[in-house]
Amino acid sequence: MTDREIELEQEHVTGLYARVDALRERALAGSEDADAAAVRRAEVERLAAVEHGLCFGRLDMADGRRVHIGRMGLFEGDEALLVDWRAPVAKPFYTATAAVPEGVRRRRHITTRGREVVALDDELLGSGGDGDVLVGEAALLAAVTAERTGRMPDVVMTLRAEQDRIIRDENRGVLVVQGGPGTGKTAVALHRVAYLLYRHQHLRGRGVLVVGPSRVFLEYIGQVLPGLGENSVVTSTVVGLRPDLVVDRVDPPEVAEAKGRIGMAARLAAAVRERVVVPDHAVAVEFEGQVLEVTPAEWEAAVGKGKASGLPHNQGRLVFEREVVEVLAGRLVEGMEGVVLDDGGEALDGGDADGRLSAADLRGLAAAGVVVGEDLGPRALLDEVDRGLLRDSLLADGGLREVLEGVWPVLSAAEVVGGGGAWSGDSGSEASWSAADVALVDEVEALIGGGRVVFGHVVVDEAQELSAMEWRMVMRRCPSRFMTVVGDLEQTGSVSGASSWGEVLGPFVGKRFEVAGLSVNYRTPVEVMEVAGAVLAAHREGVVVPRSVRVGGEVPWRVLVERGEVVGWVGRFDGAVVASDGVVEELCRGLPGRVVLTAREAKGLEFDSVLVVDPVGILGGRTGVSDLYVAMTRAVRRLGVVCVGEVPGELMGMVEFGG
Ligand SMILES: Nc1ncnc2c1ncn2[C@@H]1O[C@H](COP(=O)(O)OP(=O)(O)OP(=O)(O)O)[C@@H](O)[C@H]1O
Repeated sequence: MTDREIELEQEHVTGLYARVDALRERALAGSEDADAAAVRRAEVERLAAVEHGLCFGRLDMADGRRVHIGRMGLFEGDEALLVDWRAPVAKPFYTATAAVPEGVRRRRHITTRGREVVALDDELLGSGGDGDVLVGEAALLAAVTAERTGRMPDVVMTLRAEQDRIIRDENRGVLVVQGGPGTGKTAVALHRVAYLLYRHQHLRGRGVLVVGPSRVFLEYIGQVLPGLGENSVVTSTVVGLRPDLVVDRVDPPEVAEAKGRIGMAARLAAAVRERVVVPDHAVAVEFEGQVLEVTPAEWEAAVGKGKASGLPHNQGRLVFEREVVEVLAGRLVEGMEGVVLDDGGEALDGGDADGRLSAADLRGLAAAGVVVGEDLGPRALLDEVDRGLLRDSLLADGGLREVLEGVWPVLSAAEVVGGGGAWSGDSGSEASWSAADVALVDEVEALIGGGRVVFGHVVVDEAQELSAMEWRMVMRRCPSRFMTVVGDLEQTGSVSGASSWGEVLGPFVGKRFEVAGLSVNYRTPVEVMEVAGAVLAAHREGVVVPRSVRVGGEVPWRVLVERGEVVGWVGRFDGAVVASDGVVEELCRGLPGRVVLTAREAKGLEFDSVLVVDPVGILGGRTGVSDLYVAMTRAVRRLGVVCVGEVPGELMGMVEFGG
């Protein structure tokens, strides 16, 4: 690439940054109105976030047009100085090939450091070549071999065609992104969110939620969307969707699994239903010195009305209590009318054939100043207003409320899940929950009518980990079922996790979901993939691991040590440690300041160097094979395995340390 070309590109890029600076000045100079100030602050933040790599590409079209592509659109009047990567014109930047050039003559990757253009990388497509050398994949290789910073980078500069297709997929239902480790599933899902927010402006108002497996993971991916100019996406773990619940207990695996099963939904529904008990005898209610009776048939009818309303339990209770109050109010009115009759000894003028007064009669009497009953005082009217007042005072009556509570209690989710203990075998207290309890409490909350925030689009990452009950919890927050579900069934590490997408999604969307596959691994070098793949292959037939773009990493090694030597051995090497449950605490204590994780905690993360410790222990867990596969595929560059006491058969093929 000639220096002159870089100079010309620099001129354009300098002009773009000047434009961004002008926009920032304008945002800073707005009015002092509080709402407007918040909008301006967000705009300033957005402009700061797109600073790095603002412009990263250029398309020279066969028809002579030239389009610069970057993190946001920038205009001078009608002229687009920079086109947002999400705009339709930018699409060929990711998908054009020599075979199908999509009208592109030249695709240029522009590398900047700060505001300075440092490299250009051109590919000539179609027939319009001008003799420049083809460099092609350089930008991608630079990106995948770059030193990791501990935060996931965005990959908007080097998205691959198979990834771009998923990002721009127009499916408005559930889109499943399935792919092996390191294929960019997480990256793709996050870029898809940015794309959807750009394409479907209404989503900005409805909100987008990204659900991930752990707080560490959410922290790790936290910079991707802001870097793409999107600051308003909510990220959470499943448990974090209920910040009101304190999770401080750990269930044994078999208990967690039982709590996650779909059968829990029916059991919880039954538990709520069974809290409504129709009395099989007449119940006396005292009100203002009178004893009123509600018969079993009347209870039955009132409960029936409550249930037939189809409302959640606590709202249904309102229908039920209205019905009971209606019965009692009727009874009271009857009594009052009886008083009028008794006073006269016989039916007064204008009464009905059965001796009762019509409403019109009563109004007439009231107008004439007739007193209806002594303890109710002078009655002007016994019309709807009076009945209404009567109903209200019945509803507010402590005695009656107690009776109603006995038949159809107002429930709290905590009391239903924590109090019963039927599902967990323990007696749980309201203030202390396990992770698996959270989905149960949320389920009951839905049954009894608690409110929840819903979103216009929901991304579920590491989706193979969710239990059936957790899926219900997530689905409740996405009534539109507009979702991106990301996962790898080979990596299922939760005892309640998924074994088939149809099984997982069927109950919510039937067959109406699409699966898109990713096949190329951008993280793990070939050498690591080979030994990790052998672990899977030893247990599952026909396993295909993704093809790695990176070759020439260091050869992964294994070493056999005694139990007592583990901490010492691990201490000799750099890198993140992924260890079995059996040794993880000892390593944490023995190696302060080191990253030490279980396989479950390492989900979705990556590190330049990884040491897997105690593979036999990891394999011994309930999802051991997947766990070991996940642990080994976290490595970007180097992998070492420290075997404790024994080398598992699955790793026999690995090279011995120093050998
Ligand atoms: N097109 C790309 N260009 C450059 N880097 C990429 C590209 N796609 C993915 N990567 C990088 O590959 C690594 C793996 O991506 P990501 O974490 O999204 O994979 P994943 O499929 O979610 O992995 P896993 O299932 O193992 O957690 C990341 O460092 C990501 O930045």
